[in-house]
Amino acid sequence: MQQEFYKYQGTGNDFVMIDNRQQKIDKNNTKLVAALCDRRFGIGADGLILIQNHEKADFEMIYFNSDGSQSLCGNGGRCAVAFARNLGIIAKKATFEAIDGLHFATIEDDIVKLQMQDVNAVEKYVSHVFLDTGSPHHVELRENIDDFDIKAEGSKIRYGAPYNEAGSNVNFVKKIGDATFAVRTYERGVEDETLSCGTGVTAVAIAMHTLKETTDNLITLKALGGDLQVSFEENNGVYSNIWLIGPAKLVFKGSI
Ligand SMILES: N[C@@H](CCC[C@H](N)C(=O)O)C(=O)O
Repeated sequence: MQQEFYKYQGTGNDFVMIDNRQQKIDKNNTKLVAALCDRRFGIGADGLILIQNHEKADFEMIYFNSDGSQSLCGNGGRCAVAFARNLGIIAKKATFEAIDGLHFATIEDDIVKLQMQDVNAVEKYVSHVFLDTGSPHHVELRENIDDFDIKAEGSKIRYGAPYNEAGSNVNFVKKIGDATFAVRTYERGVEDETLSCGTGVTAVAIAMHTLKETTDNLITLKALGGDLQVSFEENNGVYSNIWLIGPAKLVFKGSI
């Protein structure tokens, strides 16, 4: 069987995208997902996204990490909106269902603004902050993130207590301005550093606000693959109206 696919990237976080409205791909076939994402034997990507029909929303996004596990992907969500526009499913606005519920988004040129779920709990520890922005994120301020073995340090934290087998994504952060932070992320399910992580930079923006490293509500996050912005409102420690903003682009189209 020939399968058409599209490759998208959002600040260097790259995804195989498949229009699965005819349900030709079995969403439980995680071996196929891992094979397609393999960078040597497959197409190569950090994750794979199926776009499916949905009863009430414009579409459903099913996201898989490159190992076949599932979670919410912020950059993947932004790329799914760009892909849905390319398929003619949406024009400038979208609602879609993901693993953590309904999302609203807008798209203008290549810039996608994706609304994230509210964050009600931010756990502060001596060395780090932990929060869930649709995916779990450990956030740690470090001075030396430019010259640093992210894979080695990140995997120690990801597999260590208290996260253990279920794991967490791990973000190392350096403050570079009042509302600007550099971020490098080790991603669970890819089990390596990626060039950018959307739920990760969202977690970093909220964590930095909680730690009073910034008083701004519009934060610029500098990932290896480019800049993203996160805006939010905060009331008594509850974060709402959270938006992840940045580019989402088609790289190429093919069939396998
Ligand atoms: N790259 C993603 C995050 C994908 C999910 C994550 N690896 C997990 O399993 O928790 C993003 O842009 O948010």
